[in-house]
Amino acid sequence: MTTTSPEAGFGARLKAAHERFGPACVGIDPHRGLVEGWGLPYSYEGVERFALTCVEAFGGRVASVKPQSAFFEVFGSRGVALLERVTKELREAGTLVVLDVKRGDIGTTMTAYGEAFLGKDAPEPADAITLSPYLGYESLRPALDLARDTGRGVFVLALTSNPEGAGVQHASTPRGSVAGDIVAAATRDNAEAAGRGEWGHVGFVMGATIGSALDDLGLRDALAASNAPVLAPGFGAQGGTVETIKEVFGASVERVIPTTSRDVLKAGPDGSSLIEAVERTRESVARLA
Ligand SMILES: O=c1ccn([C@@H]2O[C@H](COP(=O)(O)O)[C@@H](O)[C@H]2O)c(=O)[nH]1
Repeated sequence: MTTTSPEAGFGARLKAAHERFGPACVGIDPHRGLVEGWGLPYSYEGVERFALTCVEAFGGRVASVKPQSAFFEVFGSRGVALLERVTKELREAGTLVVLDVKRGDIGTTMTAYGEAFLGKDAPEPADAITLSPYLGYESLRPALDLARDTGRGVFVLALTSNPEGAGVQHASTPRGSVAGDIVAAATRDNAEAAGRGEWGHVGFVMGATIGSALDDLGLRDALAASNAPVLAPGFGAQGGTVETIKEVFGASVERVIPTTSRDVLKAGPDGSSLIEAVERTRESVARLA
């Protein structure tokens, strides 16, 4: 089962998935506390059981799933192979995979990161990955262009959900703010898709917890004009709610993808409890779409 034709760009595929399933994204974050909380050993075998139970519960039930790469990388090559299996099985179930890898480096290295996760010959490509623009937005260019050319997407860290992020992201630049410069650059990259009436392939990570940052930085209109999907972590365990998401994003809320990990994952290990938690999350955010 696929949500749209593989030829469609990421923005079009994401929008179609939202129309079908609603905006909720669920994370797969097998960290020690959760894995042990499920009564599993914190070992490769425990994490494998945890992750595959999530695939079974989430696949085909939400528009997108966000595996957190770090929790798989802990287990070395076996963990990476497991992440590839998770990616493959979710995509086969018709669920978009947003791989949270937060890569960012100089151009030559970005080419390799792009090929690793978004390229047509990538071992197990994701539908989108998270990128860090803090070596400069343009340093991401190889991955940005590869995503566009392969019909995949990226989510660039703009206003992250953690309190420490503001010190860097709110900082002033000659044009306004660091976050504002990122929004402006991504808007240029999304212009072609906007012309086709599609969401762009360059999205932002903006936390559900950022409060009045968009107003403080004068970015509300810029975000509305960006045509960018917005991945919003911080929903659930970090305190973000449906109400705060509405308030934070205002007119841009229709492009917001609230993503939650612990709030759903704590319902395991029972598969049906996990599915109920996914359905509750889907219903709670349905009003945003
Ligand atoms: O600004 C950011 C960017 C990414 N994350 C990631 O999202 C999940 C959040 O997990 P919860 O359990 O729902 O808090 C996790 O993988 C983070 O690395 C983020 O929280 N904030």
